[in-house]
Parts: sequence; structure tokens; C-alpha cells
Amino acid sequence: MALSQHLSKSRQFLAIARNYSAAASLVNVEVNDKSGVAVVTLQRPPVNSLNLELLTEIKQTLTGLEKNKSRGAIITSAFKTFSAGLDILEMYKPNPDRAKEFWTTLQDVWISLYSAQFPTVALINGPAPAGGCLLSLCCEYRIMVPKAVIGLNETQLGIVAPSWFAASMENVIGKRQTELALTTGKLFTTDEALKVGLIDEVVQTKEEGLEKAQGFIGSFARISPFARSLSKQTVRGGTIRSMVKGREADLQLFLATIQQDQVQKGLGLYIEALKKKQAA
Ligand SMILES: CCCCCCCCCCC/C=C/C(=O)SCCNC(=O)CCNC(=O)[C@H](O)C(C)(C)COP(=O)(O)OP(=O)(O)OC[C@H]1O[C@@H](n2cnc3c(N)ncnc32)[C@H](O)[C@@H]1OP(=O)(O)O
Repeated sequence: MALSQHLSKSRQFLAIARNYSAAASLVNVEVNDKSGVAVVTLQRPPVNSLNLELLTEIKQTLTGLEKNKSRGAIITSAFKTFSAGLDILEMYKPNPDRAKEFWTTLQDVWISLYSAQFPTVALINGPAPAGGCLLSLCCEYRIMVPKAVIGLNETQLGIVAPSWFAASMENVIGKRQTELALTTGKLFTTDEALKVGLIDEVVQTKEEGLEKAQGFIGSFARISPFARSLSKQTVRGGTIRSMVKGREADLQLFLATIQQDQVQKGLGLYIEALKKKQAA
């Protein structure tokens, strides 16, 4: 499709996305006029913790971008935190039906983002623990600001990162580093993340990050989108197939795990600690 035609379609999507954003407003989508690349900004105050509503909007946004044959997407945050990960309140004293929908929607988001046909970049403009890290691991390229942290720190909450969280990290930094990171619940500083390959670039500001992200996506201008996306599928297909095959068992494991007394106690203490930190 010619770029002008494509941009016209992108603008139509933007109009729809804006209307949608006006109604719900947890995700803002702006399509760059020149490049056709969408900047997807998460904006659930205060820390973009991923609850059912935010995940649902992310899922709808990704579906819209895929339908409109997006040229690329940059995922970032409107706040100083990229994303605080899964909303702990979705797992603490959960309503079983909502918990089921919550986890299923998280799985859907992972599948859509991990297998997106268009190029994806995470512009990590603040802390990205656990589910925040997972979102960025689904992308093809990660750009991060200094003085932030990133990692799958679930063990520090007394819970375990599911196998597809671990696989997402392993595909980026390898088995050895993933095992060390997961068993300790490590949150990498920006410098540590760069050293281990968990992120690709460090930028000083979000604006610089947006330019670099556009540059990464622009680097595919001369590559056939068909060949590009099939190559991505070749590399990621095994991980996606195994997640999809195991998703019902994964859901049941999640529901059973969060009902355990020990897990509930741990989550309760963690929520208290977060609140005390704010009061101090
Ligand atoms: C064998 C396999 C078995 C598999 C079974 C499955 C088991 C379940 C797996 C679940 C996987 C879980 C993934 C997750 O993502 S869990 C969430 C992990 N997240 C964190 O640990 C981050 C916690 N937050 C922070 O560290 C900081 O908030 C942060 C650095 C992100 C920002 O700091 P800042 O100082 O800017 O902000 P505050 O700490 O003051 O927070 C502001 C308010 O936001 C609330 N908050 C923060 N994070 C969360 C969260 N994740 N969920 C809900 N609420 C959160 C915080 O309490 C403050 O609220 P109040 O204003 O009301 O006090």
C-alpha cells in the first residue's frame, strides 16, 4: 500500500482511537503523520498498573493497529513510571470471574504484542517491574531512560513468574541470566539492563527515545514487510505456540495459585509495604 493511502487509513484509525480514548482514556494513540508509526501511551494514573480495564484497552489498541496494517508501534507511558506491572489488587482477595477475565486478557495482550506483524518498540521512560517488564519484552526493541529499573521481580512478592514470562526474558538475555534474574527477583538498573542485553539503548529523555524508536522502525523501510514479519514469526513461533497450547492450564494454575493463603498473605504484606512507603 502506498504511504499516502496508508496514512489516510492510519488517520481514520487515529480518529477512531481518539474517540475511544475520549470515552475510556487509559491508552492514547497518536499516529505520526510522516512515518505512519503509532505512539501508544499508557495513561492509567498513577503508575500504569495493569488492571483488567487497562489490559482490555491495550488489547483493543493492538487489534486496531493490526487491522489497519500499522507501520509500527512505540509503547510508552504518560507518567514517570513505565508500568508498575500487574495491578496487585486484581490478585488480592479476587473475585473469581474477574480474575479469570483479567488473566485471559493478559494472555491475549501478550499473544497480540508478541506476535504483532508490525515492528514494536518499548520506550521505557521509568520503572518497569514484573508485568511492566513483560510488556517491554514482547517488543522487538527496548529503549530506556537512566535511573529506572526493569526486571521480573515476582519472587520478591512471594509469587512465581509463569513460564511464558520466563520464556519472554530467556529469548532476550538467555537461560543463564534469566535463571539468575528470576530466582533472585532482580530489578536491573538501566546500566545493568544494557550490559546484560535486556535493553538495547539508553536515552537521556523521552523525546530522544521517541526519535530513536522512530529510527529503529524506519530501518525496515527497505525490507519487505512480508519477509520481515515472517522472519519474526520464525524466531518467535515456538514460544507463541507453546503459550497458546498451554493457556488453559496456565489460567487454572494462576487461579489456584492466587487463592492460596500463603500467597494472599504475601500480597497483603506487599500492598501494606507499598502504602507505608508512600506515607513515610
Ligand atoms: C509455576 C508457575 C506458577 C504461576 C502461577 C501464577 C502466579 C501469579 C503470577 C503473577 C505475576 C505478577 C506480575 C506482576 O506484575 S505483580 C506486580 C509487581 N509490581 C511491583 O512489584 C511494583 C510495585 N510498585 C513499585 O515498586 C512502585 O510503585 C514503582 C517503582 C512502580 C513506582 O514508585 P512511586 O514511588 O512512583 O509510586 P508509589 O510506590 O508511591 O505508588 C503509587 C501508588 O500506586 C500503587 N501501586 C504501585 N504499584 C502497584 C501495583 N503493581 N499494583 C497496584 N497498585 C500499585 C501504590 O500502592 C500507591 O498507591 P496509593 O497511592 O493508594 O498508596
